[in-house]
Amino acid sequence: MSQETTEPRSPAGAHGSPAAGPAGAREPAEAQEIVFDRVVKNYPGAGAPAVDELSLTVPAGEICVLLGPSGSGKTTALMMVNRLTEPTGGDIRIGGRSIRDMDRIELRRSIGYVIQQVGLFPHLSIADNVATVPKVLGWDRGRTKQRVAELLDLVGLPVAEYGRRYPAQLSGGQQQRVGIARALAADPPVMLMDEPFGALDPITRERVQDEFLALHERIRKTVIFVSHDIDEAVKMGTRIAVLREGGHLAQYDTPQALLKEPADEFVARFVGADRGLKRLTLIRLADLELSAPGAEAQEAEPHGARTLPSLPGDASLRSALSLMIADGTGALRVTGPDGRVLGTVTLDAVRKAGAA
Ligand SMILES: Nc1ncnc2c1ncn2[C@@H]1O[C@H](COP(=O)(O)OP(=O)(O)OP(=O)(O)O)[C@@H](O)[C@H]1O
Repeated sequence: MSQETTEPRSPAGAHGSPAAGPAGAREPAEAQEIVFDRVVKNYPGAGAPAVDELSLTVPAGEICVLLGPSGSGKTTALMMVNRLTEPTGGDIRIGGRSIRDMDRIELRRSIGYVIQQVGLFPHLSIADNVATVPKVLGWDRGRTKQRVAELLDLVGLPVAEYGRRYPAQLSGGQQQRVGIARALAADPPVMLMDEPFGALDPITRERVQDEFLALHERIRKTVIFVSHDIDEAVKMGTRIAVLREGGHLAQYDTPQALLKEPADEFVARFVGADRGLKRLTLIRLADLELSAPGAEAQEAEPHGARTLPSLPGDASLRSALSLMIADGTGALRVTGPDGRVLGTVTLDAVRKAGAA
């Protein structure tokens, strides 16, 4: 491996994040489009490029997941956006401006950066960790305090309860949420996340993923998210860029399109033989046309001896299929938020929706 020194993968806090205007948190920064334009990275001494002619556009406010096997150039592609490593060819533009024309410090202040090894400062309280960037930016105490409280609230760790604790006094998932709060401190329009939830146990991971998606609904940053896990990519991404060895883009599509029509054998193998099932996770029961309560149940349960199982409308078709198999029924009832039965769904309807 070559000896090029890339800067350490320090979290956003160490470099700072952005330039919220004088109004600070009250006027969230607009998300910005990110364009990779035939981007190349050759590490000195390496036989082949780590990233080769990568071109893709991440629309403002979307979450693009870079997905691929180990060594396919995901982290390299990500670190070129905030110039932790410099591209050898091509260009990256954020909001229409080439990153080459931006001062590196200014650039990093406009980008939140979250990594797997959260990188909280162990000797600083949670509040002080989140305040790192505002302090670097010279915000006054009142504004910093208000922003820290706002952000810790946003990630579900109220400052009154958690602000004075130290990182070691938080669970892994809570620490990761602090890492996200810190990356958001100065309201950057762009977030880079490198396997941010990779170190969490599966249950915590799922919860933090859900929390981040809910947060993203509110803050609408443009996010580039590195993962090697197809399930995570399908869940988190509005678009997925599948990279193969050598940093070649194999496919760039929505999760639905990727699962329905993998571009080639490599992508098909990578997304897995159960891609049909994975697609079912993307469709909610409420998205289907439901039969009137009772009508299909009759057909599915000729003896009418049992009540059909039920699921809420926001459950996925995969959960529905799983429940029908476990329960041995050919249909289930779909309930609304108030628990009222909205209608029924049959196995056949699930099958048809999955094949559509
Ligand atoms: N600083 C470096 N110097 C030389 N080669 C490097 C350097 N960093 C990465 N590489 C090489 O570039 C290629 C892409 O590495 P990169 O870390 O971007 O891949 P990745 O897809 O993120 O992998 P992983 O999923 O294992 O983190 C690999 O072959 C790697 O060995």
